[in-house]
Amino acid sequence: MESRRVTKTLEDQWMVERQVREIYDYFYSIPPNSQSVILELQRDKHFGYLTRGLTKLGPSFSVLDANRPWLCYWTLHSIALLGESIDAKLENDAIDFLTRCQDKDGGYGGGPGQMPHLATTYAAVNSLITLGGPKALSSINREKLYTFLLQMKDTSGGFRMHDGGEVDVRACYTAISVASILNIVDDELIHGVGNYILSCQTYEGGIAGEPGAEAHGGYTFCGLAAMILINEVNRLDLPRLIDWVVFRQGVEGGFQGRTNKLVDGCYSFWQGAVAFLIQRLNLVVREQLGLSNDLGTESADDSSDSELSAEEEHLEGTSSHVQETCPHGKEGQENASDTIKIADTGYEFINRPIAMQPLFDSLYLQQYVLLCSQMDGGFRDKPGKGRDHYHTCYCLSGLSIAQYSWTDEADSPPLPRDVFGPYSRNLLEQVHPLFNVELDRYYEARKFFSCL
Ligand SMILES: CC(C)=CCC/C(C)=C/CC/C(C)=C/COP(=O)(O)OP(=O)(O)O
Ligand SMILES: [Zn+2]
Repeated sequence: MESRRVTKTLEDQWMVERQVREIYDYFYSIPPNSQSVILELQRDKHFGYLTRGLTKLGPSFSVLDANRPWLCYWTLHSIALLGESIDAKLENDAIDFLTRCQDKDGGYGGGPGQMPHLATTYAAVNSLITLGGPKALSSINREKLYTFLLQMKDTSGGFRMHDGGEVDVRACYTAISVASILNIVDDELIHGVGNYILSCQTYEGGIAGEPGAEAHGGYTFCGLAAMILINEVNRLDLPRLIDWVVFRQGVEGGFQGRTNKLVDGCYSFWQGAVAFLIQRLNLVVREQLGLSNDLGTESADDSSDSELSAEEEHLEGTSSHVQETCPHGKEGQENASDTIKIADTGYEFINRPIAMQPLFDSLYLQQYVLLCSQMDGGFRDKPGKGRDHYHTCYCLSGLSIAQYSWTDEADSPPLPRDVFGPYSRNLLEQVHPLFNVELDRYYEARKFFSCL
């Protein structure tokens, strides 16, 4: 049985390598100005494909399936990354539709009247944050959502995807992600989550969906991001995780999701974001490797002795941050307790200095996404496959991660040399790597929810 899987994987691998090589051979054989044209992000075509996808939800958003908040998220997030926006009518339809997916007892289902589910709750919350503005943000019933999250908590410390559903790392991430971004995270929600995720880190170093299963990029992103959000990332074996993730970038430039499997454009985000997050964990990694965290003469010389870096403060649990002005004039709650401090880990994290170079070849990943995944409107897994909104969302998210992987500070644009293809045409908006929402939309939501 197992040998059949390996044989099939090898045949498939050779086929993908051949198809990708043909694309690259052609690309390298043409003059530079024609190369530049081929590398262009087809913004208008992507925007058209995405808005058609969103409109397909119908005038009253009535298509029947259990994935509609996901379709909203994939399309709206992709549109935000392109720096585009949708018209007011479509925006209102989307807010109304998502409101109808919200369960009266909290959480969001796959469609109106469907049982609430953590995955669609994450998709709906991220969609509403991406839409932004008071109408979208205030439509989320945070009190009821908190109750729903508590109901999904399992005795193992993990979360269930839905009432009676499976407990896995996805559920832990989606629950913690929405609780954190909505500023409703507390000790009761967090309790035992770290133990559960830790039990899913495998001998390879990546993280599996559940204990005893195989390490996979999707779950590794979920596990790592959740551990950072609950401030327990130092419990993971990070050197082993690095060993695992650095070998997931294939000869084609794209990432594979797991050992001996094929590259796929969507892992540009799942694995690319894992590498991006680890770049900001330099001090924890050094500590685990038994290396000194005395960062050397250059940093000691230009900062005062008593001053801790943002990452050191985080490690020491002394982190505080500048409170942004609250638009409603109320005090933020950040300084109230340690728990509230955890609620802002997502903000503190992106403002950390990065002292580690990217753990993957960021230009080569962009090459894979642009030449092998990009289609005439939308993105695909690999050559030979069709486009879809899921791959469009995660190819664009991964492209953004790769473009910004050399920038030292959140909010600063990448250098032209770090963006593959024509700079002004290809440069995307930045994502918040822990939530995968566009960074400015994240800031807006943070300000809005810190005042409630
Ligand atoms: C936030 C959220 C809900 C995250 C989900 C994360 C995610 C993408 C998990 C992957 C699930 C999985 C085991 C796919 C394997 O599919 P496969 O066997 O078809 O693909 P492969 O050959 O590439 O492993
Ligand atoms: Zn995929």
